[in-house]
Amino acid sequence: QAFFKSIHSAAPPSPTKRHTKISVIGAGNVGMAIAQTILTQDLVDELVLIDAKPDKLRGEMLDLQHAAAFLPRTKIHASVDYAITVGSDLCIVTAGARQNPGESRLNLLQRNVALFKNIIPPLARHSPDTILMIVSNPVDVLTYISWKLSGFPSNRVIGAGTNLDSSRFRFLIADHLDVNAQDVQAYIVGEHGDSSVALWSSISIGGVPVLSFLEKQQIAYEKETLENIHKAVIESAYEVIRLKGYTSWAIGYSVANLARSVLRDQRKIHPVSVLAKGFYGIDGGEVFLSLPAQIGRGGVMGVTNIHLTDEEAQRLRDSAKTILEVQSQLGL
Ligand SMILES: O=C1N[C@](c2ccsc2)(c2cccc(Nc3ccc(F)cc3)n2)CC(O)=C1Sc1ccccc1Cl
Repeated sequence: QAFFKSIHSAAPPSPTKRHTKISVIGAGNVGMAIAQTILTQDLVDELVLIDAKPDKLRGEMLDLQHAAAFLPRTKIHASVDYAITVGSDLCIVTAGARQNPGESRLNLLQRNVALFKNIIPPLARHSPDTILMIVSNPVDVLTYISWKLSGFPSNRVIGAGTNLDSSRFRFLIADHLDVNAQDVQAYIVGEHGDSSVALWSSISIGGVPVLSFLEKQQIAYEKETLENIHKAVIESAYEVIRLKGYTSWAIGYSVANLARSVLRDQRKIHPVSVLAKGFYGIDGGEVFLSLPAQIGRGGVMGVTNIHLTDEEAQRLRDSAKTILEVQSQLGL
């Protein structure tokens, strides 16, 4: 007989809350760290995993399902068939060819473009209203590729961009000043990775601009102290790769934080890769670069016109030029 006896004969309440769903494409170290963090943060009713390797995929699904007794209830499904992504509120793409030793970035990019031609169209077909969030590298170019392949409006195609760079930057500043990283507001913008741009004037601790914070705290600083922290952001990425071979936890938390802003319509401001054409004199073509953007249920709700020094704006324009040259060689 029924497992539970109902205590009254009334019809079950009609489900008022819409069923929410996130699909994660790529069940590698990054994809699984994102999936695990989404589960612990109770962000959705349903989590779907897609990968090309059926055994690895089923293994990860089962392993996550077995944690159900310790997690908020979330349906977890996995398949090599994109049909199960139907109706996703958010599709997070972490799939990507691994860079072979000595492989040029352009060659890696061309392999990833070929992969994306098989990933993005089916996602867009099964979830025509979804938000696409691209994590795979090189993230700025692959976000542009995804925008082109999906045919979506640019506000619904977001690259993880310098969100991870900025979270490492905030950690290092907080560690240097012995404050909580959540009280450090600091943005790294532009091209993700080696050529990113740290915005000094935007740094504030508990609302106090860093330059006056340092003076008040009599913490001796020179401009290169802040430059050194930006350099440490880049070096730490290489150090993690050298020591453990990949990155997972920081990217996992940073992308799950972006997912929360979308699913919970937080309208929080994150440095993410957006269509940057028209900002700061970037007008050589359609290019995605990270700028502080307001993220909500509709994707990019707006881009802040944060103050940039002439040098910072010039570095963004230089990155845009480099990326446009790479994109022109892709024949899309
Ligand atoms: O933390 C990372 N790890 C990666 C990584 C993860 C697994 S294998 C390599 C990393 C680390 C170091 C360099 C690097 N370069 C790279 C450039 C273009 C590509 F298409 C792929 C990788 N990538 C991928 C990546 O983007 C990051 S963030 C990062 C990278 C370089 C400088 C600053 C930051 Cl904040």
